[in-house]
Amino acid sequence: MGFVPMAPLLADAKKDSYAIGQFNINGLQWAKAILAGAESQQSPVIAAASDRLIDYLGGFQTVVAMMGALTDELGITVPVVLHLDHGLSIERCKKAVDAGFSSVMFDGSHYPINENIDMTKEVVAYAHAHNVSVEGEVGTVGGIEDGLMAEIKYADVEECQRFVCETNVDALAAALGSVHGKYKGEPKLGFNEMAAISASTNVPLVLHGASGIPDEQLQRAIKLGHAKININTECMIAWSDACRTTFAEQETAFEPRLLLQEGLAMVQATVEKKIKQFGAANKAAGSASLQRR
Ligand SMILES: O=C(O)C[C@@H](O)[C@H](O)C(=O)COP(=O)(O)O
Ligand SMILES: [Zn+2]
Repeated sequence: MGFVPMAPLLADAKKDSYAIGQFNINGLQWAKAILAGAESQQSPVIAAASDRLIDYLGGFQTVVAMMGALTDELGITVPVVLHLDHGLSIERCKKAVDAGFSSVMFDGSHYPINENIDMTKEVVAYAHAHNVSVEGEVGTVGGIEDGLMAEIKYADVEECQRFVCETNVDALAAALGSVHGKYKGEPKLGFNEMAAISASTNVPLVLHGASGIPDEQLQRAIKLGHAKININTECMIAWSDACRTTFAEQETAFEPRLLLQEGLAMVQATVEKKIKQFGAANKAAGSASLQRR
């Protein structure tokens, strides 16, 4: 079974005020847990490989082959988007498109806005020619990425409007106070800026760094146009907590399947919980007929 482009799914979600979860792939068994969780909730799902982990996961083609085979072997019926998360360069986004990803994020947020626009435009032209969706980012999400501390730089409303208009992206990650990884204090999202950006750009918004954000803030963000919400840290914490317990309780065990199964069950449980929280449960039916790549 093929993957579906992200854009039509996000348009449905924005129109009906729910959000589709993006869950990051951390290996084959992890991918199984994501797909099983989405299927059990009958929800569309965005399975994402973060560019910083592509080599660790075996390369672009391995990720495509693994995810394609899993969706077939597991009999997955819900729409699956295979998404490159935080694409590091134009060339790597093109490699992902050529390998068979159905959506890519070009993360140009660390460049001056004009360079971000020019580079994102090039990715959009290439991706759209292959029926692949594109997410872009303005402003920087805080937190640790591969050991580098990224400071929070709020997205500017006018820059976002220019960015969407000139790049023709399908989705916009406008950094408004969220942080990758664990929050040190109470998250404070910029809801006034969010409302202005949503109204002026009129594209589905993407919330990065969503792990640990209180439900009330997530629901406000969905109402203000967030149709894609990224979760990785909450799955990793649930997995690692369960694995630590297993390792402590099964001191003589040495088989990976036994030692990791509780952790993987917690990944699936977290995926299912977030899907319900985002309002995406049972939303697959209407979109299953979407054209697959
Ligand atoms: O870990 C990665 O490389 C991917 C994440 O940055 C993902 O895009 C994301 O935003 C997850 O946020 P978190 O779960 O709040 O850390
Ligand atoms: Zn992110």
